[in-house]
Amino acid sequence: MLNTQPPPRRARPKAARRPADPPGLVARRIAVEALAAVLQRHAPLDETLDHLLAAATDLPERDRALARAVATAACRHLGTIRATLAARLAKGLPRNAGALEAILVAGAAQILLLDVPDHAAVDLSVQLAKADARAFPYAKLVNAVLRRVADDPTARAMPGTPASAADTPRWLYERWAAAYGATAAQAIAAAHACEPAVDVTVKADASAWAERLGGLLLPTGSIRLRERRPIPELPGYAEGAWWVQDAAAALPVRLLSPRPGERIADLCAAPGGKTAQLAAAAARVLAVDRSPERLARLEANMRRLGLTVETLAADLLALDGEPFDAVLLDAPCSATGTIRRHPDVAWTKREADITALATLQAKLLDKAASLVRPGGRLVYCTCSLEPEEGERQIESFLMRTPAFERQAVTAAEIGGLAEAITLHGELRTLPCHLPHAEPRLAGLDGFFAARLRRVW
Ligand SMILES: C[S@@+](CC[C@H](N)C(=O)[O-])C[C@H]1O[C@@H](n2cnc3c(N)ncnc32)[C@H](O)[C@@H]1O
Repeated sequence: MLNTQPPPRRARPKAARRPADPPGLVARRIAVEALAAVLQRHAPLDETLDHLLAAATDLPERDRALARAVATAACRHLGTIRATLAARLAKGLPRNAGALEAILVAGAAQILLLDVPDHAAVDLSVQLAKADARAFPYAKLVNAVLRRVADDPTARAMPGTPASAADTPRWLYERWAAAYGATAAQAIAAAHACEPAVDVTVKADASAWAERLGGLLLPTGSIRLRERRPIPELPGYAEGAWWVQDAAAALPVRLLSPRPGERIADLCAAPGGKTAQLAAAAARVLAVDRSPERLARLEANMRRLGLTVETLAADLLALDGEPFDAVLLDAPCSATGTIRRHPDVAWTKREADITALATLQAKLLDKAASLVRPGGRLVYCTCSLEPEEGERQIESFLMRTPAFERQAVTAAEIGGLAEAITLHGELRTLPCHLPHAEPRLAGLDGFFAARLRRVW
């Protein structure tokens, strides 16, 4: 156990006077800044990293990858890393210590989870503490705590204990246990322990592309890539034959079953994974999104894929006009179903966010329903594991909107994944579904989708 009393304040941080940063420091600094944003401001990790890395124009690709790897591993195993550090901090973490927690967590993540030399992880963490005015008094503490982590074989036993709930905030874990049972909650937490392989959706010829990409053709029709190569280098990317999309995220459009020539509105469309599926099925698509920046990404994606859609930057709540044959509402949500791919979500979301999002989703759903023609279809979906954003949303919608009825999903439509169909015939995928002997190749994002029909 180490004492966390700050030593007396001394001179200004030394790092500011260095003529040049030592190798690897900038990558660690970016990882720590991104992690501090997650821990202190609940900022999304990927966006923060994108922003920081865009500013570091001359940073080599290897260091960019390292910054991402450190911050992501730290978020994925934050609960366990915090416990490991707490066991070595006699008085807990000092308050008002700037980026100290992020520095310690990033340092421990490097030692415990990544293939970097311990001395580099420790020394560079100490330098980052010295460069942070508030963490500066604790530089010696950083050195001592991280050395203890590095030298202690029991701390090193941490990785490889995937079935742990320790890396899930308690409130989330309890919610999943209440919704899906204790065994499923444990399996969901275990599925989050491993970074999953990338899935792609193809325009056509899934089995030929699976072979060309050396991927696994999933029963749902998506391809799971075995290789870890930069996406733009893979065959078919430049020619627009496929796009990256989690296998579960590809299911809502399969449920909508778009037909050639149908007028379909994709109401929360960007960055366009589902829009591309609709357009590839030759539907006439209106892609709506409130965010012009995200819609610009959607347009760029459609250009690469050679797909044509109409786009509209607008708040869906203000939308009006001729009703559509079919409507897809992929509503903004807490995204707790995507923790495998975005482990920061577990730490940036609060229970109050779920309540606020559920209120917004109900309004969006009412509006989406008003845009469906009689006899038309509506698919509502979210990438959340929280029933308020899924099952309960549809339950209350149907009670207040008798013009709609559920159209049950069948296992045959989703590659025989019968365990992903609820008693009401809705889709509910869990991260522990679709098991595979190799953990990287197992699992799905947690998605909810309901298919509704407007009866009159
Ligand atoms: C879950 S994401 C959509 C992902 C997208 N469907 C896909 O498959 O790539 C939700 C989107 O809803 C948009 N959004 C949120 N509120 C909205 C509103 N009131 N009107 C229109 N778009 C909205 C967000 O900008 C965000 O792009």
